[in-house]
Amino acid sequence: MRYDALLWLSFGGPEGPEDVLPFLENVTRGRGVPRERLEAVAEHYHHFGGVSPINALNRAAIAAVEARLADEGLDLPVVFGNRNWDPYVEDAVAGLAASGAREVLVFPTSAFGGYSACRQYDEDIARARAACGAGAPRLVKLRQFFDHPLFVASVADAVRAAHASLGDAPGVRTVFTAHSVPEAADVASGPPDEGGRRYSRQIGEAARLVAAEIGLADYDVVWQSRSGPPRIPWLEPDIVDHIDALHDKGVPGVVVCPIGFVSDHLEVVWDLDNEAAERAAEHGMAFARSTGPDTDPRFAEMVVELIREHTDGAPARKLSDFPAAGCTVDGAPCAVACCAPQRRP
Ligand SMILES: CC1=C(CCC(=O)O)c2cc3nc(cc4[nH]c(cc5[nH]c(cc1n2)c(C)c5CCC(=O)O)c(CCC(=O)O)c4C)C(CCC(=O)O)=C3C
Ligand SMILES: [Fe+2]
Repeated sequence: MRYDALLWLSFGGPEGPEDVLPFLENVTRGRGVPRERLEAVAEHYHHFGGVSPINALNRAAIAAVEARLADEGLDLPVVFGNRNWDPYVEDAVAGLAASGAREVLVFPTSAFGGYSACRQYDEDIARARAACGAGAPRLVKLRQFFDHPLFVASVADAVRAAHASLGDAPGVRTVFTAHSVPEAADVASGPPDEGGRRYSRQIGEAARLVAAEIGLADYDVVWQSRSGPPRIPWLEPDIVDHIDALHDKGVPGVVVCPIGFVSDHLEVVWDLDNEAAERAAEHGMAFARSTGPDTDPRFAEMVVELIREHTDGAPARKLSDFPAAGCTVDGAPCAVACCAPQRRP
């Protein structure tokens, strides 16, 4: 099949202090996030001058993919579009239509299934096509890549490097983290006949694959950045509470790997490098955080491999038994009621 472009579909982030509140309003519209939480999160952004690292990281990752595409002689322009901030996905799709693109591949910057990690990007695709109207290109989303060998290898090397930065000290625990989601959203993730919890099970599987690659006997999987009201259960334990628990057990230090994200965006640099690191320091524990895979050349290599599954019928390289999901056309869900959105309070 011949494709006209790649749409790089991401979350988006503010680029200055005046962007912070409108950005947060975009993210949380209709989602029942308490006002106090929004104000607290706004402060996190203001610590960094109101600029999230996420857009610059995406631009750098796009440049790496463009270079790789050129090296391999693949003529596929890359266009950047976000859910929550400029450049918006609606504008990106309108621009593609205006330039005559008919068939477009979409790379979502999330490796996992689940509503927030997969299906919400489908909704973005459908919304952008609807806004574009009759001339909208066909949008084919690339599959989930949490078990791709290049993703696993690059995360594993980043975890090794973090341990090395602590002198490979004995007893330092490896702790994988991902964005917490409401319990109900996790239960509803995956197709109904799979038994639920596809999101947390895929996070667990990715952590297992990375640990196996490094030869780690012990590790934990925990959660971060929860935002709902306290009465609604979310995936636990939280990374900061977990550091307390490890300290109580006499663990001398932690390497934290944010396996649920591809880049070192604000929830990584604030919630981990600040809050989690501070808690570890209070306990006198060593702390290091592994860097995200998107700055590793193997990430661009992986994206091009995912593209080649479509352009050349290349085999899908994957290390887990999960079906290769996430690849759908024009924002369709992977299956009927897959990762169904939950009603919000
Ligand atoms: C699973 C998941 C991913 C991973 C998949 C993926 O990467 O897409 C992710 C990524 C991200 N989440 C991000 C930021 C935010 N997420 C929020 C809120 C929420 N996230 C949720 C889940 C996830 N989020 C959920 C269930 C909520 C509750 C409200 C809702 O159901 O929608 C809020 C609201 C305020 C608050 O934190 O309460 C913010 C600001 C940023 C950008 C950071 C930057 O600016 O650098 C990124 C990459
Ligand atoms: Fe989020």
